[in-house]
Amino acid sequence: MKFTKMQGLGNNYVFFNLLEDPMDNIDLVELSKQVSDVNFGIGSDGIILICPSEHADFRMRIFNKDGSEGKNCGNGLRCVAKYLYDHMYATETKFTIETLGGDVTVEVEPGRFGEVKYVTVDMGEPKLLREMIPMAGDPHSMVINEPFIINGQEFHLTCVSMGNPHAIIFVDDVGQVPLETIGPMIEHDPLFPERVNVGFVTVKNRQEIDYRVWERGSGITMACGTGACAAVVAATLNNKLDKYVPITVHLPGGDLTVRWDETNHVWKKGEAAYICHGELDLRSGKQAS
Ligand SMILES: N[C@@H](CCC[C@H](N)C(=O)O)C(=O)O
Repeated sequence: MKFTKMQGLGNNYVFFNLLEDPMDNIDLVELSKQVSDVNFGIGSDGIILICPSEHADFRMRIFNKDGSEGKNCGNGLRCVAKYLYDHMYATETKFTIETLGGDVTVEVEPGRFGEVKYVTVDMGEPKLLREMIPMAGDPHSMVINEPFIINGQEFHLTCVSMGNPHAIIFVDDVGQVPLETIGPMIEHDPLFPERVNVGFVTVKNRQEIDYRVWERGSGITMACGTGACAAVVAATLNNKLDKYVPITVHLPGGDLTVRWDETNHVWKKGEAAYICHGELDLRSGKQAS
């Protein structure tokens, strides 16, 4: 099977092009687990499928490292947009991509030699009600700076769905957070029936934040695009950021610019890049699980 490995701010996925080969009869859950495994596979945060769509220009599906299917992937979308334009499947610089979390519009910026470096994505409207995240409790209420105790420790959660569910917590220094222990505890808390991505945010000033994430299904990653958008929405709701202006989000893998605009849409701009192209021997992943 031919593949392309790409990354957006170090959030790396193995991409399969299903526009010409539908890859029927493949167990995608097992494929994602095998491919993501660094010893028996390629090593990645998951896999992404580039597919035809019945109503949008293209469709994207994302599977996390543990084989679970995500509803959206902000960093993956920029990579998919770059791939589609560079490989001439997309002929315009602006086009639509269907995801399980809804349709999004992407706009690519081709550089001097025609290859795309930057991509802007209209990620749509954030969803704030518990029933939309989803979260236990009154389905029509929002969760903004709500106390939450886990393992004897108190946190304050602000919850936002950008297609994917995100719990955002403000701290003095994201660098000091023991993500590998606290992340999975919150991800699997019964408050979140579909689990949750867990993000920690330090506000640097009214237009700049630091953000680290524990991703549902993949663990610690260098960046999360939907998470960066959720972090900006959460910080704005808590009156920690200026409204409607571009916010710089510093992630371990690099920076993203995010803007929550007057029409309630969240925009995200950042880079996308190739790592390698190759052919996968499915038999090599047999021992991984
Ligand atoms: N890394 C992604 C999000 C991938 C899916 C997520 N782990 C989920 O299952 O909700 C991004 O850049 O948004």
